Amino acid sequence: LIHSPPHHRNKLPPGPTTIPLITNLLFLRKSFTEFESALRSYRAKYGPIITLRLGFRPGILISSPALAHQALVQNGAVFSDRPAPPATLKIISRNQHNISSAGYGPTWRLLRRNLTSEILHPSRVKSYSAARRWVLAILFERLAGESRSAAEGVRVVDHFQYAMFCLLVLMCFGDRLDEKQIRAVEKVQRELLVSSRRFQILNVWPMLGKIVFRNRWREFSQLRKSQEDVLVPLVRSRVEVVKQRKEGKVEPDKEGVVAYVDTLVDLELPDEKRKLNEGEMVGLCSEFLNGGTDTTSTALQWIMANLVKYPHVQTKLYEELYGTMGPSPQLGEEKENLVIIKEDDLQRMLYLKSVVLEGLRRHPPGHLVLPHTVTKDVEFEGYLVPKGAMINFMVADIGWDPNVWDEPMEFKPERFFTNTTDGGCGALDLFDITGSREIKMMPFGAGRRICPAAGLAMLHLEFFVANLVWYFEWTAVEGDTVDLSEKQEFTTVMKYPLRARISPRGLSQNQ
Ligand code: HEM
Repeated sequence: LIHSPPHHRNKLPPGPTTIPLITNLLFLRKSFTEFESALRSYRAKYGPIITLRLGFRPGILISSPALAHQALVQNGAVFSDRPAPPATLKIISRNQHNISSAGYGPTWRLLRRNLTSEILHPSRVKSYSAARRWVLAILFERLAGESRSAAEGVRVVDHFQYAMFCLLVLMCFGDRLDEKQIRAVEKVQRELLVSSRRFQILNVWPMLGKIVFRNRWREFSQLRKSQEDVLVPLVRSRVEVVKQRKEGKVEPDKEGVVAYVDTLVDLELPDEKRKLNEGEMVGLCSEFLNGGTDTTSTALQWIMANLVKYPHVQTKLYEELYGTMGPSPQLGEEKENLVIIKEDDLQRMLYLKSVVLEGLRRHPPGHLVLPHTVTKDVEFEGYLVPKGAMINFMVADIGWDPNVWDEPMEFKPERFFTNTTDGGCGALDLFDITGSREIKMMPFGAGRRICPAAGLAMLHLEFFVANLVWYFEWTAVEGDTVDLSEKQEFTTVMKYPLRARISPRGLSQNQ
């Protein structure tokens, strides 16, 4: 690794004095926004790599794009491990048998490779296009319905969340599910997500907490049981489909898509030489659903909020959509026949891409990545980074670095174009969202633990933004300026959720 001046050797990076456990409890009482502003003040005082002692393991925080690249990409093999999970995560992940919490080793590699090659491969992603159309039609129906009755504009966030959830449920359990079944899955998954902050206290001192917080532990166990009650039957029905497929008993027209569960049935864990059990499959499905729902719907809400706040950006985007696709169609009734902007069309829309990238840079759904650790004690930037330390990266601040970006807090999609002289849509700078050559922003992380679904998430964002703007004009409610303040939930969301007027464009053109 990077060599250091000798006087720093074996010293942790600098940072504030803290009292383990006490500081931990104090931080638990603070909001994430307060916590984040404390981190910024430490960075101003101690530099781009700091130590924060919370609990018994040192926490190391990196906040410069160059150091993030050095750690995650140049030294990726060392920095890609995960720390031992806290008590509740150990249970949720079924003892680290999911992708995000598995240590850097054969089980992680198998599960991650299965997801990327079996579900996220472009040809497979294409096979979910009917599901995307169906979900878009549901979203349109809900938005149009509410916009007729809501005088104060449509509160979009719940509709976005539901749409993303539907899409991932269909990819996970197959496209033969109806809305009632999807609702049931959503209810139990959301309960788990929403209460995750309440359960954090169970991780501070697990042994003692088992007694002191026994009611909360009971609540946690009940929630996990309800999750299995809802998901296990869905898993079982897919196991049956796989069996029948192998026996050649599924008729071609009943075949449907290959679902995530199907790909898990025959996997064999390399270390344990056994197949996944039902609980582990439920854990993997839960990771798939929760990993992709709030992240994508949060990003979509931020992007649409900026399009409402800055109508000139929306107009320019609409011009691109109009130029590529023609006039907006009238909103029809039938879900199956809805005319939509499809995946292939999106490839030609460069301004759209820059709007989505700018949304992710300015408002990354996660302001930190999942905790990393190193596979062994290493020396980094002259400091000791010990095995087991909790390492994280200040994602939002990295994307707002004034040394990398001009006016970083402004929403300017044009910044991604090389020929900005005419302010037009020239060649999109070959922007590398994976940061493999250089990190300029990292909404999906970087290196070996980068979000495996970054490509799918970009497709979903481009698909929904394009169709939402092609079909509807989005405007602010009179007297409302669209407040872009942040609030921490599972992701960093809008403190004042977007309310917008949504008027079908096709209607006015055809009248
Ligand atoms: C805009 C949408 C999304 C954003 C911003 C996002 C962001 C992230 C980030 C920051 C990480 C952590 C990287 C690290 O630890 O260094 C991550 C990991 C992960 N994401 Fe996403 N994600 C998105 C969508 C999705 C979707 C749609 C799925 C699944 C279908 C997904 C599945 C995962 C998984 C399984 C991991 C763990 C990877 C590993 O540990 O190897 N994400 N994502």
